[in-house]
Amino acid sequence: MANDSIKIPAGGEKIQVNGDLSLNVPNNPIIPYIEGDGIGIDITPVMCAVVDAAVAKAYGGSRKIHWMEIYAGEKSTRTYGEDVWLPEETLAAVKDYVVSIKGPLTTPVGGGIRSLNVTLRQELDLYVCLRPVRYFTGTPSPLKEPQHTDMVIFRENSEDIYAGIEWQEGTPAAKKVIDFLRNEMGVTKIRFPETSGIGIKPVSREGTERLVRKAIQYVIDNDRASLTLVHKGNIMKFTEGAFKQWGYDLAKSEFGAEEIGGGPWCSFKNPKTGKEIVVKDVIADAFLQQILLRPKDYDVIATLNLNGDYISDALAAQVGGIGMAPGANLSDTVAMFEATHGTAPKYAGKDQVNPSSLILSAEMMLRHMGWTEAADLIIKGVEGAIAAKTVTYDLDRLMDGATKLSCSGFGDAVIARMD
Ligand SMILES: NC(=O)C1=CN([C@@H]2O[C@H](COP(=O)(O)OP(=O)(O)OC[C@H]3O[C@@H](n4cnc5c(N)ncnc54)[C@H](OP(=O)(O)O)[C@@H]3O)[C@@H](O)[C@H]2O)C=CC1
Ligand SMILES: O=C(O)CCC(=O)C(=O)O
Ligand SMILES: [Mg+2]
Repeated sequence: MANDSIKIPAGGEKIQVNGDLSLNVPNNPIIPYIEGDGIGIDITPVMCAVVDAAVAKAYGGSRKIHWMEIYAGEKSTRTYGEDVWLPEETLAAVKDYVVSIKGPLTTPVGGGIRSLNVTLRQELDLYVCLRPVRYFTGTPSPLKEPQHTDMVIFRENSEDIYAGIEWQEGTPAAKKVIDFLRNEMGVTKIRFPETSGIGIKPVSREGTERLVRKAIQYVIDNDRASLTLVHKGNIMKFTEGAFKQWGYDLAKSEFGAEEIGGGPWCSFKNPKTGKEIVVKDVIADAFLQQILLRPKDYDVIATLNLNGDYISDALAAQVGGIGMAPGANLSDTVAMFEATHGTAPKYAGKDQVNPSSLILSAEMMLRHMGWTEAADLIIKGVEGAIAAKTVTYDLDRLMDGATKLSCSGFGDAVIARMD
């Protein structure tokens, strides 16, 4: 099939990136979207309807998004041909149109294709995975005081064991790597060399610095109190341990941070407010218990790719679950918004799941575009629907006296509560 399945909507214009990396957003931007596999078919149309309603209400017709469908995953194979999971023109559109949003995409476990989500992030060098975690009043939570969970995760999105550099057990390639490690590198610790698969964990100074730089800038711009570097550097010294050290070094060299006491924690004054910003670190396993027991101590988090994956679902659970967890993948120019959760295949097509994570990802997108009035209306709508106890199954099953809505019904409730 021809490589031209994308239909450019008439009447829309591209968002452009200015020389200083700010955005030039027309009143009629074209926004590419990937519907997504599994529950993508349920949540994506609801997200578009909520965004359209918020934009119409905020700007009375003077601004309007022109949605442009682009393809990846199973829908791409149906559109472009059997083996085409991520067409070139999809990658080109995400890059050219600067701001986009996607539903979840399926990745088989074990064999099969590599993650399309990870491929998109790597191909476009979307090196920040930004996942804010906040509490909406009335949401059921396993915590006594869920309102104290208010963190923003900066997850490194391009390297780590997540880069997918690995060799399957029993293959000549795995044998070659194991032989190299044993014979040329003097490695004696591979317990079962004949039957091991091998994975490689690259973590670079550059990759760490650009992530931590963005995280600290976020702390400054958003008047937050601290940045915590989360790592397992006691065990993986030259990858996760280096991440911690490079993070502290950057805070000192670029933001003027100075050690508190004998270090390693350090602090500096926010140049915009004069308030003190603390840069600290915590080992990842301890962090996972601290966020449950002392969530108030943590604010903005910078961490490696795999830790960030685990932490974002764990933190989401504290504020209602991954049905409520939004996110963005960012480079210095391109932004692709997506929910934290996956395709939840058992619910696909049932109009049942919570669309909030994708709706709140769109809210982040509108704020990124500078359309704050529309973004505020989405927050108002979600807050209103939850406060009225009109929720989807995931929240309903943990709440007393709630009204259970379908996925699309919840979208309607959010729109109704924008008034
Ligand atoms: N960025 C992406 O596109 C991502 C893709 N994936 C992919 O998704 C597929 C499925 O992964 P899986 O591990 O099952 O994880 P999922 O996140 O898809 O689902 C796990 C569980 O989370 C709950 N859940 C997820 N989304 C929602 C929602 N919108 N509303 C309410 N509850 C929700 C459901 O819980 P319950 O059963 O309790 O109702 C669901 O069974 C895999 O192929 C995986 O690789 C995974 C993560 C991210
Ligand atoms: O790509 C995938 O299938 C999973 C990705 C994921 O879990 C995430 O990015 O949070
Ligand atoms: Mg995940």
